[in-house]
Amino acid sequence: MLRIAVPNKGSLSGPASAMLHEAGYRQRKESKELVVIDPDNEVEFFYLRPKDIAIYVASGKLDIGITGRDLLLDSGAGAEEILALNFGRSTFRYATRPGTAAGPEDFGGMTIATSYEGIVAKHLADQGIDASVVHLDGAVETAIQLGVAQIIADVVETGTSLRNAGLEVIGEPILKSEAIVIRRHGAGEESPQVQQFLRRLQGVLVARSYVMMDYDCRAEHLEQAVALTPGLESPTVSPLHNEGWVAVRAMVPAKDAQRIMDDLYELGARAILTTAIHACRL
Ligand SMILES: Nc1ncnc2c1ncn2[C@@H]1O[C@H](COP(=O)(O)OP(=O)(O)OP(=O)(O)O)[C@@H](O)[C@H]1O
Ligand SMILES: O=P(O)(O)OC[C@H]1O[C@H](OP(=O)(O)OP(=O)(O)O)[C@H](O)[C@@H]1O
Ligand SMILES: [Mg+2]
Repeated sequence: MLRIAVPNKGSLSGPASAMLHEAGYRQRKESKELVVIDPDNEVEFFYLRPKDIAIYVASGKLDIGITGRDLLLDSGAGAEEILALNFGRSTFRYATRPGTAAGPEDFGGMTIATSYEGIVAKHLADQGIDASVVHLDGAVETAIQLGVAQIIADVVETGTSLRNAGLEVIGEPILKSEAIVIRRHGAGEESPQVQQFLRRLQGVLVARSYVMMDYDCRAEHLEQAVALTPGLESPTVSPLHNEGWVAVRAMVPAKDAQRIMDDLYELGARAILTTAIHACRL
């Protein structure tokens, strides 16, 4: 049985379960369930605090886990990223009241409040900055108003929390994060079960970001049309009953689909359709 850690709360929890459900795995029906067995797929899911997942995976007690890249780095645990999942995106940044500091170079002697002590301590050490770090569990933005710190380092998604607290980001982003799949560091070649799990998630990623495009075009325009829709491997081209015409089928990035349809139409292609992909194995 493959043992997989899944976030039980917070920003990653819902999207992670939704992705696993889309990949055909059984997921918990209510948030109090801590373990779910999926006998058909021979997988056991453990719902754990996202911050703890890297520690469990590094210990080798669980095979793989879904967590945030920032949480993995902060933990310092012996685990490594094997697949990025394209949700839970955020940046990790310093912020302060206007006029306090222009960037990390001004932090000497100041106190920085954060829930991600591991990332901040390492970043300061790498830059040779002598500042103190105070650990807070959340609502870090308020630490400045209450005088516990002059600087904060926190997750920024929309920036609303910072704006509401009258703070502004300073310096370059410390890192960019998203949800990832992790495994124990140096675990060797992935088992066939892990490989199958990763293929399923990759299938969801592709199904979410591509559409299938079909169209008819004149044979003499085929090369130009195929340049617009190269597909992942190569498009399928079939003859039409109408001589001199072909039907083309290729996967295209969903975000580009409308522009590609316009360009194909300009080229003389007709009956241009897109359909959603529900599942896929590359
Ligand atoms: N708006 C956001 N707030 C916090 N974390 C976010 C946000 N968007 C994405 N994330 C990512 O979610 C992970 C943090 O999840 P975690 O559950 O620890 O905190 P949370 O979502 O703030 O939940 P809570 O504070 O309610 O426990 C990190 O990988 C972080 O980058
Ligand atoms: O840029 P934004 O879209 O505002 O998102 C980022 C904010 O969301 C999270 O806080 P959360 O609401 O989880 O509260 P917490 O600080 O108690 O964790 C995070 O710690 C930031 O404060
Ligand atoms: Mg939070």
